Amino acid sequence: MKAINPQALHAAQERQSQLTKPMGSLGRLEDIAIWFAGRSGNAIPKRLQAAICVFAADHGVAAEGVSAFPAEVTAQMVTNFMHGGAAISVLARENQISLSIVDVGVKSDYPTPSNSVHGKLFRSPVCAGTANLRVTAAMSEAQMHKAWQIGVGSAMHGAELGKNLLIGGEMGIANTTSAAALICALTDAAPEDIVGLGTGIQATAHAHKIQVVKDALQRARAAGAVSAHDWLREVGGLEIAALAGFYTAAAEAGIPVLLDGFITTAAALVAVRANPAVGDWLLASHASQEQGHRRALAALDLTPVLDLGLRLGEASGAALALPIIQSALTLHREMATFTEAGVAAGAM
Ligand SMILES: O=C(O)c1ccc[n+]([C@@H]2O[C@H](COP(=O)([O-])O)[C@@H](O)[C@H]2O)c1
Ligand SMILES: Cc1cc2nc[nH]c2cc1C
Repeated sequence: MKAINPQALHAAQERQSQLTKPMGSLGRLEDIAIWFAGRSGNAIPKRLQAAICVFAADHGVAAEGVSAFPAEVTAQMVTNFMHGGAAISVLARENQISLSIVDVGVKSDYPTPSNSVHGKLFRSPVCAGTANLRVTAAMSEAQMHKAWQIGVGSAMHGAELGKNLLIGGEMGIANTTSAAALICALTDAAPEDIVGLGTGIQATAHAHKIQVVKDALQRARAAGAVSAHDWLREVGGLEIAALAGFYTAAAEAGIPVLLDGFITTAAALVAVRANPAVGDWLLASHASQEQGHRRALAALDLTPVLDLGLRLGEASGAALALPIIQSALTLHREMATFTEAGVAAGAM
């Protein structure tokens, strides 16, 4: 794992104290610039060239009625991504971020799109969605490994293209059930505090979703789940395994990662529990409306940049935070120092 560069970090801190503003007046933006300096090994980090990979997959637990939408929507949204009509399609265009959609296990059939200008589709399903995690392991060890490696490959592809920020997103009906189960298992939180409304379920379905998560945790514990990998196999998802591999490979390549919402944070938790050094490479874009997201972020010691009441996924929150993060770096790079501008520095 690449280490943080303390010299670059300190030099960036020093530069922040010399720029023409009262120290601390740019708040979190100052911390973000210093954070990137430490990771890039450069006191004045370059402009960010970001890539988004949205991993899509289905979940057997959808059969339990834990989502407000039918499982077919996962495949339908993949088509929507390729036609440029999804929120992330719009935000990727707006902010000029490259967009890849990776099918790691979409169950329903969908047409292979003609050459899309909105994104690239990588069709590599491991299987037709996971099994119902309430009654059996979501994945086999081999399926989990395959999905993880697809994520690794996506991050390595980003590295080859010279990307210096990697953003993972997801699409998968019922994946907030899987993510909630993982967060409970890896933080010892109670399902009542973590299970949320996902796409917008009603109170009765919410009570049932809590019970589904409780049953899954009990089943997996009885099956001997201990490690982060065990939990991922038992109650995770194919897109969550791909995201965990994506984050781990990004960290290993020394490329910072910008998290999205609830599900991507659950995947990051798996990656960090499996290899704590991954945590140094993660930034949180936003606090999702999904109950339990703030707790999951706190377990990773992350503070979100935005708090807009989002609960969409698809990497939309990360795409929205990117211009602010980019501005933090541009300010750090382009502002004049007190000496350069002939402005009197205040007492420190
Ligand atoms: O990222 C989030 O914070 C988030 C919160 C709630 C829902 N989602 C999205 O909604 C889908 C999962 O919701 P559900 O109700 O089907 O479990 C999945 O496609 C996610 O991208 C995403
Ligand atoms: C329409 C729709 C779009 C989504 N994008 C991410 N998750 C989603 C879930 C639904 C239901």
